[in-house]
Amino acid sequence: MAAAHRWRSGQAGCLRGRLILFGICTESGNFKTEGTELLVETEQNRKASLGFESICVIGLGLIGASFAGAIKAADPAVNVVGVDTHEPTLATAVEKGWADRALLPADSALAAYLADQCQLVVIATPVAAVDDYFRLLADCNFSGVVTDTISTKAHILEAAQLLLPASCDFIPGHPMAGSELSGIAGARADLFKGINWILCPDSATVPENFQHLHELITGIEARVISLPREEHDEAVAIVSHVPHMVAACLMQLASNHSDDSQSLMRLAAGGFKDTTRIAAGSPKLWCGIAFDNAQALTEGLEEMGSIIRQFSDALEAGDRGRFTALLQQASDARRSLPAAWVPSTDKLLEVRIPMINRNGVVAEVTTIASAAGCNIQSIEIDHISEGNAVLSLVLTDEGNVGKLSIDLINAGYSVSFSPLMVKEHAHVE
Ligand SMILES: NC(=O)C1=CN([C@@H]2O[C@H](COP(=O)(O)OP(=O)(O)OC[C@H]3O[C@@H](n4cnc5c(N)ncnc54)[C@H](O)[C@@H]3O)[C@@H](O)[C@H]2O)C=CC1
Ligand SMILES: O=C(O)C(=O)Cc1ccc(O)cc1
Repeated sequence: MAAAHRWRSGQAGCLRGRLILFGICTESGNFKTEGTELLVETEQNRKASLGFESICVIGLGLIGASFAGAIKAADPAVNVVGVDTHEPTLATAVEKGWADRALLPADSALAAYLADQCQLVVIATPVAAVDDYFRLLADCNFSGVVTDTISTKAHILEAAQLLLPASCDFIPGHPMAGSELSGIAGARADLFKGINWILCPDSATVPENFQHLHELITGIEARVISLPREEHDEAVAIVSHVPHMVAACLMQLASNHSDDSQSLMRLAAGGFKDTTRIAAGSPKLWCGIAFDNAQALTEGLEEMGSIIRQFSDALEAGDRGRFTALLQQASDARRSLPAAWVPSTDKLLEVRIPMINRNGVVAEVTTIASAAGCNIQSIEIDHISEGNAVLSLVLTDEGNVGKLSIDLINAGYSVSFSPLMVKEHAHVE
């Protein structure tokens, strides 16, 4: 019954997710499952198919242009306005069909658009540009959702606190994907397919806004991981920022030993290339990232230095056992990295959680789910009566559902789990 209600209510992001999982969308826009034909409420779904109808992407470089392109590829009807300081970039974005309109930051049309039409602002510039846009959003009394793609959260969180008006809902974001390329020339509309996209909701996040942003990100086929915003920078220092600096060190080392004819570099095999690809990234961008995450990065680099010393100490001591153990630890850890998961279409689980008299349920629950390794395919909020709603999550067959259940109960939630059957989706009144 609940499922049937949701089809009618036109929660199209969820619908879209399920179209991919369960059925075939025919050319006429109808959805077929097991002989039953579901009439898709085209206009209603089109309006909200990616959670937002009108999106402003600020910074049309590698990440911003790829995001704009991904949105247009997923739903060309979503209105995308791009903003950049580089005029040829603006022209390219429009030429490629990744932005309907492209504006310079000082264009008065931008302020008008933000004030009247825009529902979501995505900041995809280097961190140094953030303050100006937060001031502009404040000047326009922007009252929509603001997110970002910036690799560090220290500065942007401080700036949001100081500069953003209370009418905005700021939900920090960070796609854990990219490349060593820079600018719109390196952008690809499929860059985010299958990748993890961090979102950092908190107790002030409006549940429906998070739901819409989740729809947008899953709509471009990325997977959302919720992470407390105060944990973000330390976590990414270990898996992204220290590795970048280590790749830069490897290239420094090789360059120090290479002559003009590059004869040493020609000996480099695949392993060297794999471990150093990211070192080709923009020094300016990475310097900004490093200085915005200086403390965690310094600690990570010091730890890295002591790990390197463990190898050289074992060598110096002639301790083969210790040396092998260090390599074994690394090899085991690398082999147990999670492989790309192909979710099973017949093993979905619905989790229903009452949201009565408690702020921050969406942030808390999605963070608990992400920490248990569970992947939330879709989110819905069923409003039962005023002030009384149920949060309903559809999980794919990943992660530790036992841990999820225990952690939710320990956090004081009353939770019900039920397997979601394909047949349920064919039931529409
Ligand atoms: N490069 C990567 O692999 C990843 C980068 N990020 C983050 O995403 C953000 C963007 O990075 P990229 O796209 O790689 O950089 P990029 O250098 O490719 O693009 C940045 C774009 O922002 C524009 N820009 C600079 N200042 C501006 C301003 N004041 N107003 C409007 N536009 C401005 C530039 O002209 C350029 O088009 C950064 O904060 C970065 O930390 C996040 C994930 C991956
Ligand atoms: O190119 C790669 O493999 C990356 O790891 C890209 C990347 C760069 C910066 C980020 O904040 C996140 C991801």
